[in-house]
Amino acid sequence: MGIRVAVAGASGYAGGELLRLIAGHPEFDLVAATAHSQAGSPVSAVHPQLAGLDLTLGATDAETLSGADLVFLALPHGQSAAVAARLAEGVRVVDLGADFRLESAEQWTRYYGGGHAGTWTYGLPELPGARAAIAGADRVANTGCYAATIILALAPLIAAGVADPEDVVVVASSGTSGAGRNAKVNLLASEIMGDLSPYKVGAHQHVAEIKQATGAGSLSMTPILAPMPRGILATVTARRRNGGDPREALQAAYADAPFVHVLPEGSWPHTAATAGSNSCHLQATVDIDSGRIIVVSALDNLGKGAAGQAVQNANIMFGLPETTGLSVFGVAP
Ligand SMILES: NC(=O)C1=CN([C@@H]2O[C@H](COP(=O)(O)OP(=O)(O)OC[C@H]3O[C@@H](n4cnc5c(N)ncnc54)[C@H](OP(=O)(O)O)[C@@H]3O)[C@@H](O)[C@H]2O)C=CC1
Ligand SMILES: CC(=O)N[C@@H](CCC(=O)OP(=O)(O)O)C(=O)O
Repeated sequence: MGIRVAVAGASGYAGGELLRLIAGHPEFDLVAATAHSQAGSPVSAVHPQLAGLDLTLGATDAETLSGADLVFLALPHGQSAAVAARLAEGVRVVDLGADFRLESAEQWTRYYGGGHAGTWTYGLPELPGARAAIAGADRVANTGCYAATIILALAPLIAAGVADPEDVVVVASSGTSGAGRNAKVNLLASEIMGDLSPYKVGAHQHVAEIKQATGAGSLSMTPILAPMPRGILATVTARRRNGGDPREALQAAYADAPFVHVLPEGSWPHTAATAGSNSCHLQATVDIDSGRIIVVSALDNLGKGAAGQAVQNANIMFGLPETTGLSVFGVAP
């Protein structure tokens, strides 16, 4: 028996991708998968892509999750704290939700409302010092999907003094799975196909997380819903500082990062190239007119933006090579 793993919220999009990755992981054995309204359904009835995975969704309670060494929580915001509190000490937990990402209770209330549950180790291994912190943690808060895309593009530029942290502008498009399977927004195919629509303009909840992780002081973000199932493409621009080279700063930061690729000069990221992988693709230049830095970043919101990142964090928590069970390469076309 390897590491015994349970997934809470397994009927959702992030949960389904976790099940797929766990099924192919050489050290993880899936012992339980839970749901809420769909508890009692076979996994393959809820996730047709997982036909052959012979397991029934249980209720999300301490009893169902009790046999696991590692629990992934893929629950709606506000649900993780109560479930985590009922897990035995020593059980490793990776929360894919937002509940434990922010250090500031004030920022939590501003963007999510209600009481702040607390702060866990932030699970973005590519940040300086993060691998050691994750390796020593029992509880890790996975990043938001836009947050991972944007932090990977921006953090090295601010750290290297190449980008002005007080002047950052982001426009980012996401596929519809980012909104979850029980999305409150209207995702009727007849309405989203052939359409690009901005939403949460000037008030996206990931801004607090991005500022916390990068040191950005002022950041404007405009999210756009794109008619595709998976993928995020973020264009991050910032005022350039000290004549620094943004591409060199990214290359230096990610020289040893197996999942972050600074593309060859002249190649720009495509979301489709990252689908099904745990990779993030980056490219950078300096605008020939404004002189601003431009970084384009792409990843799979369910991969490096959620389930893949969660498995990468869990690998580090258990002392495994961080790439175990994860694909560097996408499945395009
Ligand atoms: N989708 C994405 O790209 C990303 C998602 N995340 C985060 O991951 C988490 C899951 O997201 P996602 O998979 O998209 O969401 P989904 O809406 O697709 O799935 C939500 C899951 O939570 C269960 N659930 C719903 N209500 C409750 C409740 N009251 N108590 C316990 N379980 C409940 C659902 O069960 P049932 O279906 O049986 O009702 C389902 O299994 C969220 O916190 C989200 O923010 C993070 C990064 C990216
Ligand atoms: C397309 C779409 O609606 N995307 C969601 C992404 C949320 C997410 O996945 O991140 P959290 O875990 O922080 O909720 C949004 O923009 O709110």
